[in-house]
Amino acid sequence: MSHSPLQVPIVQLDHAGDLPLPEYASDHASGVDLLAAVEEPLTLDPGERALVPSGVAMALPPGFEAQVRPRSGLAAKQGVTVLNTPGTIDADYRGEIKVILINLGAEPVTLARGDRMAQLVVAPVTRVAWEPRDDLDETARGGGGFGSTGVGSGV
Ligand SMILES: O=c1ccn([C@H]2C[C@H](O)[C@@H](COP(=O)(O)OP(=O)(O)OP(=O)(O)O)O2)c(=O)[nH]1
Ligand SMILES: [Mg+2]
Repeated sequence: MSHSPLQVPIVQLDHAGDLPLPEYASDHASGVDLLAAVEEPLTLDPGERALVPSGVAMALPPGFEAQVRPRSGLAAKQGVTVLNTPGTIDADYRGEIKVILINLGAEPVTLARGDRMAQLVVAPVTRVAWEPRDDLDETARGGGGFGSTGVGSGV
C-alpha cells in the first residue's frame, strides 16, 4: 500500500510569518495540528466559546473532506473541545479554516498565538445519487435501533 501524501494547495492568510504550516506531530499521526492564529492571547471563560482563526485556507481535491477534531490533551487537561466536532471542511471551501472551541471546564483557559488548538484529518468522502423507491429490502434488524439488540433490549 502506498503512503504517498495527498498534495493539497494551502495559503497562509496570516502574514506575520511566525506560524509554521499545520504539521503532523508524529510519523503516522492522523491529523495535522491547527494553530491558533490569534494576535493576542485568547481567554475562554467556563462555558464560553469562540470562533478561532487557523490562519490557513486550502483547496482539497474533490472526493475529500477535512475534519476538525479536538485534541484529547486539551480536553482532558483543560476541558476545551471543538463544539461542532467533527467540523466539516468541504472540498470546495476556500475560506479560512476556523475552529469553534468551547471551554467545558471549570477554569478559564488561555490560548496563546501559535498554540495547537485542534487537529485536522483529511479523509475520503463518498457522495450518493439517490434511487427513490417505494420500499427497501428486508433485513434481520429492520427498523430496530437505539438499543434494540441484546438481552432485554436494554442499553
Ligand atoms: O469547524 C468548521 C466547520 C466549517 N468550516 C468552514 C468550512 C466548511 O466548508 C464551511 C461550511 O461548514 P458547514 O457546512 O459545517 O456549515 P453550515 O452551517 O452548513 O454553513 P454553509 O451553509 O456555509 O455550508 O465552513 C470551518 O472553517 N470550520
Ligand atoms: Mg453546510
